[in-house]
Amino acid sequence: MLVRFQLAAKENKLKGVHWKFSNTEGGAVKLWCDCPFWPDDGMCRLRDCSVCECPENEFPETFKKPSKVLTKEDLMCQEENPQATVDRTLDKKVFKGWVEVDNPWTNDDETDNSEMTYVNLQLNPERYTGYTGPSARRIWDAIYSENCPKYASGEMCQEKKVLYKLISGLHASISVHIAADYLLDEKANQWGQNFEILHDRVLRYPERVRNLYFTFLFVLRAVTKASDYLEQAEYDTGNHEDDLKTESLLEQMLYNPKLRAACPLPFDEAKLWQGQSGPELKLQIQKQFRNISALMDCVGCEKCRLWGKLQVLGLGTALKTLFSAGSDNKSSPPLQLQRNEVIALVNLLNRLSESVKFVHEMGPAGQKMVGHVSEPRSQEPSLLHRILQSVSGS
Ligand SMILES: Cc1cc2nc3c(=O)[nH]c(=O)nc-3n(C[C@H](O)[C@H](O)[C@H](O)COP(=O)(O)OP(=O)(O)OC[C@H]3O[C@@H](n4cnc5c(N)ncnc54)[C@H](O)[C@@H]3O)c2cc1C
Repeated sequence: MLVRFQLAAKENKLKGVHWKFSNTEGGAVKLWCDCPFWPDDGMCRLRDCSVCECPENEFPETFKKPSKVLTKEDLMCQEENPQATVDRTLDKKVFKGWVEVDNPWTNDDETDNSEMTYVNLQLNPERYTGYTGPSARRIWDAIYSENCPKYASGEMCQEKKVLYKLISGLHASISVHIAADYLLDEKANQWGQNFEILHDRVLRYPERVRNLYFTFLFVLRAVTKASDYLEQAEYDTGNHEDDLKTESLLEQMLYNPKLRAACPLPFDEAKLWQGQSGPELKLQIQKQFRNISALMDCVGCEKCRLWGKLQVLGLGTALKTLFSAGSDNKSSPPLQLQRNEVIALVNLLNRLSESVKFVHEMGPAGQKMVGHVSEPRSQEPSLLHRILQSVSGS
């Protein structure tokens, strides 16, 4: 599948980038917009930091001319006054074509299709790029200090904790991918695993490991909640074989009996926003997440921005799926996703599951290699253990 993002900074004359995944992906991402908070401080140290675009002839025709995209106006009626809308559905058809509706949780205007280009994600793996120092630190500092401060130990409000845990979990996942695919010897261009980084940035903080698991389960819940939609969505790139494979893989993932049995409800979203201040709190957290999404335009390394924007859009899609659409509350609109959002969601789940797998498999070995005693097993959520075991069949 393909996703499209705006990636390019003005200097690079690259205004938009579509990302191309093997097939469950197809949409758009703005990857290189101007940072709204401070002047661009591009800090790519390595060549690996830059993104290679797909040539024009690799864009699927169906993506160039979406045939039946629903516009904002088409959905306005349902969103503004759902009671007045005649339900014309005759069956359980929940996918009604790709939509072009802005996601309230993210900063980009997803309906702006201008100057986009495609990127093949498989040619641009998420890994060590050399992006480090004050530039990278400034982004994380701005995210944590201004938009999702760590909750106080006595904080009872689950909603406030959720945002911090999601971001910390994503941050841990990014660190895991850096450690899993690290440039060990620049001269020899030798890549491999760096257990010291895995330990120093993630494993020695059990809370970060827990947050990684939390974020994985949260996104897994969004994907399972959107099962009907994802199953019915059109995965059409013009490559019939790829499209069929995508449909089959998605189905296997969505209806995996072992996964369903091990984890029937990975996260219970119904427990949130219940108090009197629920709606107000939701708007506040939505605003904070939009700010985080805007901060992705300030990431000074192209490849990190590509993956940062993709994964933040994936999280925004999970938040929208769980909290803004198709919920039991009849006033919320039915779930409608953009192609990009589906791509981002599925790829985020892939990134998180790879991180969890790496931590699960390499954690104890890595701890030993850097001379530390392993964290006791009890630190890891047993639920996750069961999921991993059931999925891997062990
Ligand atoms: C959006 C984004 C994407 C990036 N993608 C890549 C990439 O693909 N490849 C690459 O090589 N680099 C990437 N980077 C840079 C990378 O994340 C680090 O910033 C960089 O490697 C420097 O690491 P550090 O050890 O200084 O700590 P950082 O990871 O920069 O962390 C900064 C501070 O945040 C706190 N912190 C760290 N982890 C967590 C956590 N899980 N939960 C809560 N708090 C935490 C700690 O106080 C830490 O000192 C990315 C940065 C950003 C902002």
